[in-house]
Amino acid sequence: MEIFHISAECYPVAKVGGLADVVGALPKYQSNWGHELRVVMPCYQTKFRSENDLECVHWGTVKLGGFNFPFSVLKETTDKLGFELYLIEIPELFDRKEVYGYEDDIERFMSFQIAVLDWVIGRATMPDVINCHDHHTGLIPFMMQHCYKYHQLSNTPSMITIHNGLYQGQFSFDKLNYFPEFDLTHVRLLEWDSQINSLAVAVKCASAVTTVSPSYLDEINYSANGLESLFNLVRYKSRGILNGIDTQVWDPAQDKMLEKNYSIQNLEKGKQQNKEVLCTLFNLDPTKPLFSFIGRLLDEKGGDLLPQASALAMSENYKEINILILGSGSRQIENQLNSLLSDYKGNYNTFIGYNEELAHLIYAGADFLMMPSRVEPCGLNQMYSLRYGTIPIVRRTGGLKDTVVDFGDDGNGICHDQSSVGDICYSIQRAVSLYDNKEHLNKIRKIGMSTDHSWEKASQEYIEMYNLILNKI
Ligand SMILES: Nc1ncnc2c1ncn2[C@@H]1O[C@H](COP(=O)(O)OP(=O)(O)O[C@H]2O[C@H](CO)[C@@H](O)[C@H](O)[C@H]2O)[C@@H](O)[C@H]1O
Repeated sequence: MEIFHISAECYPVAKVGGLADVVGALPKYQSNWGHELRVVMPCYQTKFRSENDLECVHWGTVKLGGFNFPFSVLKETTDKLGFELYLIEIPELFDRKEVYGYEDDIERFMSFQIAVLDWVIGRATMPDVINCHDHHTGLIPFMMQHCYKYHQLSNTPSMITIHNGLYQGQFSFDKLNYFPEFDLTHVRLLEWDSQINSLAVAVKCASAVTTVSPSYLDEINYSANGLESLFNLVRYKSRGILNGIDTQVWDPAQDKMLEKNYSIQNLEKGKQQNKEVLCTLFNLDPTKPLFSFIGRLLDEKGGDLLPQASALAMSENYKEINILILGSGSRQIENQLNSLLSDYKGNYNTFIGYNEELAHLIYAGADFLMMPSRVEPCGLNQMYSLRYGTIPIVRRTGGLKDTVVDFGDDGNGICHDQSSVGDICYSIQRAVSLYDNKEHLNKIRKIGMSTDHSWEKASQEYIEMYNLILNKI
């Protein structure tokens, strides 16, 4: 089967968050099953772009309303990522450092989607399946079916995978002329709440909808930033498939970003050595339990609760715990977190920004990883921390509910029900007691380390879904 994944991010090419991890790993595992995998994404101004050999396989011009943007399709020549990688280069719109956050993001991603389809229809054969990811690629299923110039793709099945339904890519009908010509009787497919809503369009038009965990699929039926009723309507073609992790990239025994590699056999010593390096770097006390957070500092991740929860936990356990926060996002949360630095010197620190290497070192060196998310479609951090013997402390929601079970129920982590300062602090208290009982602590660490979260099984579930929409089942 020839499968195309269309995405705004893919690790190691360009990463903002978990979307990149999934699109960098899932196709690799799918190609192990004998399928032909292509990943298509925009060509940003990244280190990957400048350090790799790319060959131009196609060029053309995207017509977007009254604008014309020349584009080329660049193929990575070695296929070293385990799949064919194609970068859509539209210099005027994507030759920039950041992936998102520009005023013309609508024009950028609309042009990207048009360029992808312009190129695909010029190839000798059509793909068997097109798997779109999140709202940046959500207009593709509509354009394949209804834009005259893509008629060769009108019978090709498409699937939308929702990594985060909070972001929907809405824009005004003033930009309707950006679409290549289509039969206007279908215009209602574009509309949700009086706007063009890219995610809603994909959900309506794709042959199948997947979410990145089964629990998240249940949740979006009653909480999906305005799309609840739509998700109810399409339940018949939806499935929740729990993300896996790339066990080659995330392997404490081989991870080059660690100070000391380790496995389940020498986990205590291995973790301690990484912890010591981390504590030296951040002026923390390696003899005390280390609690961390890695991620975007936003309300959806419970980031707004971290300053108060950290302050309370630090004062309740004066000099008995360490907290280290790695992340960026809301300026207000960043400032609040930094304002605690002087009060808890020696036991508390932050790194405001994005740092892949540091994230790996934290997964290895921390004792507990906090994820007080209000919304978590799947969450990868808890699976990385389990693999590195770090105990996740999670709020029971979405994929966190599907992957972490409280140690009180013979599970692999610590769970709480509310995204609240009280629940976080209570969990920290339980973790401190657990830390004092090394035998119990190591038992739980080992449960986490021996669980298989690889993409092996989930990549098959995606193939099953493709077969379903190809009517092969
Ligand atoms: N400051 C920083 N420095 C270094 N690394 C950082 C970092 N901030 C985040 N990361 C890394 O980014 C990734 C975050 O992945 P998540 O899945 O937890 O969340 P995200 O919300 O981005 O993804 C969305 O998509 C994924 C994939 O489907 C879902 O799991 C998730 O629930 C959904 O919200 C991890 O690899 C983490 O280590």
